[in-house]
Amino acid sequence: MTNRKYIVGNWKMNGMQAQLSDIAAIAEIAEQHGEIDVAICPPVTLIAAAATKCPQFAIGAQDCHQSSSGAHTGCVSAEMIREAGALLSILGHSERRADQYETDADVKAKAEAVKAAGLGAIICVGETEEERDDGRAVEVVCGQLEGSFPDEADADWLTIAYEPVWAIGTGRVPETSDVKEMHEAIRNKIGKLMGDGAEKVRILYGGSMNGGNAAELLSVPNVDGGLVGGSSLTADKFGPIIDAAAKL
Ligand SMILES: O=C[C@H](O)COP(=O)(O)O
Repeated sequence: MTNRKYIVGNWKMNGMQAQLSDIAAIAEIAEQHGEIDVAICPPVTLIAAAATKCPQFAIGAQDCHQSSSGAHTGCVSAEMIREAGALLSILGHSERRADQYETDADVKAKAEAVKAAGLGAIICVGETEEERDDGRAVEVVCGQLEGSFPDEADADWLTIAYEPVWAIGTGRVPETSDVKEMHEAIRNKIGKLMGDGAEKVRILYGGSMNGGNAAELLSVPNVDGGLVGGSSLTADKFGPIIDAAAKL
């Protein structure tokens, strides 16, 4: 079975009001490709404006808190991002796991909060270069997946993103055979964690995906889409990735 491709742009800490026109241009390209799903996750400051400007297009958040309200200075809840217009949230990105000391348990709690709010979740997992060099990549990624995996998972709202930390923003991409091995391992692990329906959970690849390598990466078995950083910031760069996915 082949899942519908899903291409998600993670703008990280990039984007001011002036860049709303880029989101509108990306939304226009996405609209021409109804056979795939496309979303952009801008900084939280742009969610409401982007959702208002592009009401037919999926806007997401890059994180949210596991509690619905309370004394958590600087945080936003799943309900808050939903009210702002988000339809999904990225969770457990390696930059947050590293910078904010997010644990697997935190990511799992956030995923369950996101589900309760009626949003989609993209849970990120990935090994460091040292872990890969030690031959522990699959073990580490499957361990993260197990620890972060929500109870009552369902493909309707849950997506997994495999992002080797050493490939993020570096221009380095794993060998196709390594991507294949890891996505197959993730698929099998999801099967053990949730049983029926595991084959429908989409598994995205992330890390230096661009218009030149997208077709090859997206053709790997069990790669159901991409989580794209730098190359999602403009329609010029993101458009070719959307086009490549739509052709598969
Ligand atoms: O969430 C996106 C990833 O971290 C990939 O970023 P990148 O495409 O800039 O390597």
